[in-house]
Amino acid sequence: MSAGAHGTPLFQARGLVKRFGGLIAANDVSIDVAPGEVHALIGPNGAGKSTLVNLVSGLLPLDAGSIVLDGADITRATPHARVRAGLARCFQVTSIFAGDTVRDNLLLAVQAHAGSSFRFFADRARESELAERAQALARKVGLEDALDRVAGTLPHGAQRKLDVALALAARPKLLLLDEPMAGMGPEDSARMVELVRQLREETAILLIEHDMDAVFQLADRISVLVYGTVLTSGDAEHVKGHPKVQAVYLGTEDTA
Ligand SMILES: Nc1ncnc2c1ncn2[C@@H]1O[C@H](COP(=O)(O)OP(=O)(O)OP(=O)(O)O)[C@@H](O)[C@H]1O
Repeated sequence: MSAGAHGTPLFQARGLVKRFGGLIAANDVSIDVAPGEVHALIGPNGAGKSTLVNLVSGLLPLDAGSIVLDGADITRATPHARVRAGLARCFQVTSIFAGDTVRDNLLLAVQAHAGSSFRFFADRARESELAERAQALARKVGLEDALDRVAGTLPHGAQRKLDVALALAARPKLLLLDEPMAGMGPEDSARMVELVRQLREETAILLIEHDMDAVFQLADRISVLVYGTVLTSGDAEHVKGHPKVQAVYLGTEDTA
């Protein structure tokens, strides 16, 4: 599959540059995601993946470059404005209120994103609609049996799923998944792979992930970042077979 096989990009980052003093953490990085595509970003430690995630989600200001989502220029938009424009990010469970139940976490999230669409509903109708949305999100990520559990007492894998559900509450066009498998055992990882596979039906995904098996299973396209530069982009076969990738990255990983 060629890079252009997915048609017009939904998300387009062009020529992103970020310097920290004399260090260039993002050096003219261009990356796009087509509708329905899972585009994975991999690279060795210090390659600039976190920097890129922070540039895309608006937590770090750019030195140069542009970012367009679904035709809207969000280059200078605040993180909140980016979420409103359709870009949601998973924050590695830091967005979870650990002392609240799964249900209350989800209710808060759907409420926050309900916006003006509920203006004309009576209070009770609004409440039941929100409760239904919260329940639907729990179902989507496989947490329907945990709705009344206190979020902080859930196992790690379930907390990651809740984190994904909280991001989905924003009904994103592009979901930024920052190491969703981090700290997971093989069973939880396999479940997360399944979940991400289902999610692609409703949102495009930019996936940053260290777990190579997961990346190779999920990604339509993989971009390899090295020293703040995209070394190459292509499907799993292309990336696995690229001599420079093997030298700088895959050679140190178990890719069997
Ligand atoms: N706030 C900062 N100030 C100065 N240097 C930084 C800052 N953030 C990142 N860097 C540097 O920028 C480079 C890219 O770091 P970044 O964390 O983006 O890489 P990464 O690919 O996410 O690494 P890892 O896989 O280890 O998380 C590194 O050399 C890092 O030391």
